[in-house]
Amino acid sequence: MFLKSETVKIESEKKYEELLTPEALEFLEKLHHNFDERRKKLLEMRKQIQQKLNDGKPLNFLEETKHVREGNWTIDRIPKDLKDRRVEITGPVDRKMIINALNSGAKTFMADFEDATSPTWENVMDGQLNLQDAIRRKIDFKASNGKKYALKDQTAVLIVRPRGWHLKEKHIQINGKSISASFVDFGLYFYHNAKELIAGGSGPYFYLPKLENHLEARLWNDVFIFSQNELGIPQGTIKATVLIETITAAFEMDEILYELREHSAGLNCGRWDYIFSFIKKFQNDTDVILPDRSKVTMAVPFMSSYSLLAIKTCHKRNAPAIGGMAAQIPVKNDEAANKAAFDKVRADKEREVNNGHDGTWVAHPGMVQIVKDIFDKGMPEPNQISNKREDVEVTAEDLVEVPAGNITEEGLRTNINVGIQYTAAWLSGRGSVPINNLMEDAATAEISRAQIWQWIRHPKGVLSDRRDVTIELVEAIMEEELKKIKTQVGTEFYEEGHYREAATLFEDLIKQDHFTEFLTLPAYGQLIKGGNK
Ligand SMILES: CC(=O)SCCNC(=O)CCNC(=O)[C@H](O)C(C)(C)COP(=O)(O)OP(=O)(O)OC[C@H]1O[C@@H](n2cnc3c(N)ncnc32)[C@H](O)[C@@H]1OP(=O)(O)O
Ligand SMILES: O=CC(=O)O
Ligand SMILES: [Mg+2]
Repeated sequence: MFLKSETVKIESEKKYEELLTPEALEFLEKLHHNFDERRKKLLEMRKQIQQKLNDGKPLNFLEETKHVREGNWTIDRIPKDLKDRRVEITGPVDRKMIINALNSGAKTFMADFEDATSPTWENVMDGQLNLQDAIRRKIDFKASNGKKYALKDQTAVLIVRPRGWHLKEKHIQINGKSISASFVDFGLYFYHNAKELIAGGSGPYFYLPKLENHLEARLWNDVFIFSQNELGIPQGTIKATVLIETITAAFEMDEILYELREHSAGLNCGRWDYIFSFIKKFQNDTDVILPDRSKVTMAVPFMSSYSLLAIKTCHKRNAPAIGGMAAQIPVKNDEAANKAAFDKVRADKEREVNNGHDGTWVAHPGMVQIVKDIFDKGMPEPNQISNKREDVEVTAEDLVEVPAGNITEEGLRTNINVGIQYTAAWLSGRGSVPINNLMEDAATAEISRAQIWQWIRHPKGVLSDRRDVTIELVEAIMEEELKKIKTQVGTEFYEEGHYREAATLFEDLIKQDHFTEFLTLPAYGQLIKGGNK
């Protein structure tokens, strides 16, 4: 680590000097000085809200913001290149994948520093350089097999998802303290690219992850106002889509849109983190338990209610309501499994378009065309914001309705297996991976972890064959699954692939009575400690 200025220290290499210029670092420092105290207070507030929920206080729509929900306002005009978002592809900020995603035929590409990226210093910094090159159309790539990659003439509109408010970036320290990862990802991208994006007819567009309430949206909005002033860019140029992916945020959708109304590009149903949040927030509630992860689909009442409410709320405010991620990806060398995966995606996306979503997410380029066809058929206009869905009535009770369904040994086993495999990949620097023909990322892995934690402690944590889910049972299955994984991946890869560390971390998280807020918090410590820069 070397000193960059009196207060800012960075750990860096020469190749990042063009990125971490004194001016860019000064901008990050300003974000830190102006907004970090508020960020920390909001994180503290999350803890207080969790405590209230643990004490049995029910969630409800806020009394103090009733005027916002009942007010007659809309968000500002959506820019031309964000009016039609029928298919959005997402992916990590890996160089080859950025090119593939931009070329995929999707309308937009969300380049992800959050759920799909393991935040090694190299992933984060190279990700920024890759995005800079992509915006300037200078990006190319040659794979080890000789295949060459370059941008097509027509590419997807770029949207960037910075890491959430809870994460820190330990490689940049201000006055000896790690800077917020959100400031780094947003700040470097905005500082280096905003003007270039505007000159190219687009703009600095963002997805905002894991917000828990409207005050967190207000903080982002203030960061945007400040940043636009700093660069001399017109206010309202930044556009941000907020992921509704926490149960608390579902009660504040109007308020979140309102806070960001000059900068809003709508909401998105981040279904996987939403399920995780549902388990986490109601961790102490003996009435709340979810069945096997595979049974918590968008068709179960609480998920369906949340997606319908997002559509109704957005459309009332002239905002797009984007659907969520179907985790299926194409299956190689198994025609029947491949067909089943496509059928699932088709059903999910047909439901979304018929309900009124204005677009949706896909995890893989192979899914772009089928989803585009579905939206082309169900949504002939660029969006369906004019479909106000005033018929939709969703109550607080609907949002927290506990779904029926069994917990099975297979479900428990899958959670253990996937949780360990994903954590091992994350500790090896890969934030999204295919496991059992599904896309797995930080959000899906969190569901696996949270379910096991809940099932062990919950009075209804009983398998369909009447066995209690206990720590002992989990340990026994974990041992079996680890053996299976070792056979699958081979001894050499197993030893190098961080599987042991992953299993230990996963087991610790499940055994601790205190529910660790995010798996990625302790995992980040290990990622950095493991020399994984
Ligand atoms: C809950 C949420 O937050 S969802 C949003 C966050 N999660 C994500 O964004 C996950 C995105 N998806 C992915 O990362 C990938 O699809 C994975 C890791 C699941 C699977 O990737 P792979 O194992 O490479 O799949 P596969 O071998 O079928 O890929 C075929 C090609 O498509 C490319 N590809 C696959 N997914 C993507 C993607 N999302 N973006 C761009 N390219 C992709 C691969 O790089 C590969 O390219 P190549 O043929 O030129 O080498
Ligand atoms: O970020 C998306 C999600 O589903 O989580
Ligand atoms: Mg998410």
